Amino acid sequence: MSTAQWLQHTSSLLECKQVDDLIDQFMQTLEVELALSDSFFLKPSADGRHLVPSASNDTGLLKVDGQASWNVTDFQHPFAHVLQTAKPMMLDYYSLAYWHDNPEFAALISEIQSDEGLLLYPLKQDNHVLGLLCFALKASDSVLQRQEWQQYCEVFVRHWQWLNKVADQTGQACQLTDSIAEIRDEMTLQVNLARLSDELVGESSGMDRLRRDILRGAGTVLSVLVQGETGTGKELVAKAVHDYSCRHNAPFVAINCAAIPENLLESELFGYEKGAFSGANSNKKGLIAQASKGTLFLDEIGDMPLTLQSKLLRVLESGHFRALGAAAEVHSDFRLVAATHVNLKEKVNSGEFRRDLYYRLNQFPVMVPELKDRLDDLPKLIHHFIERFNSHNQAQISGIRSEALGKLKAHQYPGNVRELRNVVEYACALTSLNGEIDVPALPVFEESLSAGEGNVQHEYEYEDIGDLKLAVAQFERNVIRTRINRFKGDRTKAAMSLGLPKRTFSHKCLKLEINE
Ligand SMILES: Nc1ncnc2c1ncn2[C@@H]1O[C@H](COP(=O)(O)OP(=O)(O)OP(=O)(O)O)[C@@H](O)[C@H]1O
Repeated sequence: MSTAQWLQHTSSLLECKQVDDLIDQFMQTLEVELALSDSFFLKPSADGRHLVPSASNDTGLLKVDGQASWNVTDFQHPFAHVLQTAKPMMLDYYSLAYWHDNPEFAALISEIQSDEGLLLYPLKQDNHVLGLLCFALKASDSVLQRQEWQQYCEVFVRHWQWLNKVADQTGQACQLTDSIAEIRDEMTLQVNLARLSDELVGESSGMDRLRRDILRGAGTVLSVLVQGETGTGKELVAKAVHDYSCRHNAPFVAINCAAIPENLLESELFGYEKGAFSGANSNKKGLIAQASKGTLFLDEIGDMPLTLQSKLLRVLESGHFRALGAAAEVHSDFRLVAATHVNLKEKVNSGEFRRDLYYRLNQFPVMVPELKDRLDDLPKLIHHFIERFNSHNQAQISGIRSEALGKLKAHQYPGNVRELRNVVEYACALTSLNGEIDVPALPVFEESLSAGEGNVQHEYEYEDIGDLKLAVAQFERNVIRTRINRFKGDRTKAAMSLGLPKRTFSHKCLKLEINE
């Protein structure tokens, strides 16, 4: 081989950037230049206990099984001997017969003919064997004895070592980047969990799980179905899913499907064009369009009429919809969060809710625990509602006495956190503005009342009232809430039962900030 050729082969080796490419290049050059019948390369396994072929090849003369591995301490095959002695071994056809007892080796050389032999050549650096070359060749002379090929092998070994080192360092750098990303993600999670616990109060494991679910759900593009009993905080959860998602700068548009008559619900959701029906005096953008780039929250989805369910499903599948009376379809890119206090699965089984819509909504389910299952959260929640009362009413109620707390802990809260909020607000209204909530300020719980129904009776010490206006407002609020709960949210019936016109009733609700 001329010097020019040698340089050419060497520089081709040095151009290789990957270990596998380097081995291919090296072996191909040797095969061609040394007129070998076949060849393969054995390298140590990661634990150093085996030699493994760098690639499988059963179409050549040597039947190289890519899955085979040769134990370096098993002296039933010649590779272990070469490794041990660090010296080349030339095996002609007849000496190969000696190794036939090893079935894997026998299979490897099964097609070698009587005029062929095998050369096993250790690749060394500082007397340390790094791999083995295995050549099938015709002539029995030691082709690699020639100096330029030995130098070529040395270049290969150095470059191979160098590429392995670079690969290790790159692997370590990747691991480091991964660990940094993990630490950063964990820190973001902890910060968000802490922020969220200011809004969704409670230290129980149930609340911790809920907050983690919210953050996980917020990070996906999936529809979220929030399920839980009345007053557990489903709307807060839905808002948090929006606030912690990448859509948080776009609108959060909410509607309660139970509070609106069917035809109105459709026009609210889809919008309408002027003249679509009598009374449609101008175009109105629907909530689906308003929620584009943001989140649409459908509360009490279980109350959505079947006809509207199919229309909603279509929008969810395609993102397209048509406003009432419109000729053309429009597109809205919104994320859906739905909530329900009824068992939607049962509604599906009884044919009241579309199964396909249920599965479409339930892509990311979130269950909100009942308050009775996490009564440990009571002190934090009570403190939270006292703080809220203080800031709304310029009061400085300092807390709750332990006997009063004990009483609150003994209740079961069928109306969940909303009921607790009402109880605390009621007690605050009956406590002097810089006092401490005590037993007389608490309502008398009527455990026999049904879920969510007026959990208060009005037996309190009138002498304790510190602010008459506040106490009267609180009394009115409690009466109205109790009545709305009794009629399961039907405000018309609630208004009638209190002898009030619906309009006056609605006005009072607005004034007293009653939104159940
Ligand atoms: N974990 C909580 N921390 C602080 N406030 C809460 C929590 N859970 C609920 N609340 C408060 O309780 C009240 C009821 O919550 P929300 O309206 O979200 O309940 P809901 O499950 O949607 O009720 P419904 O089923 O009647 O629609 C709200 O004032 C809300 O702020």
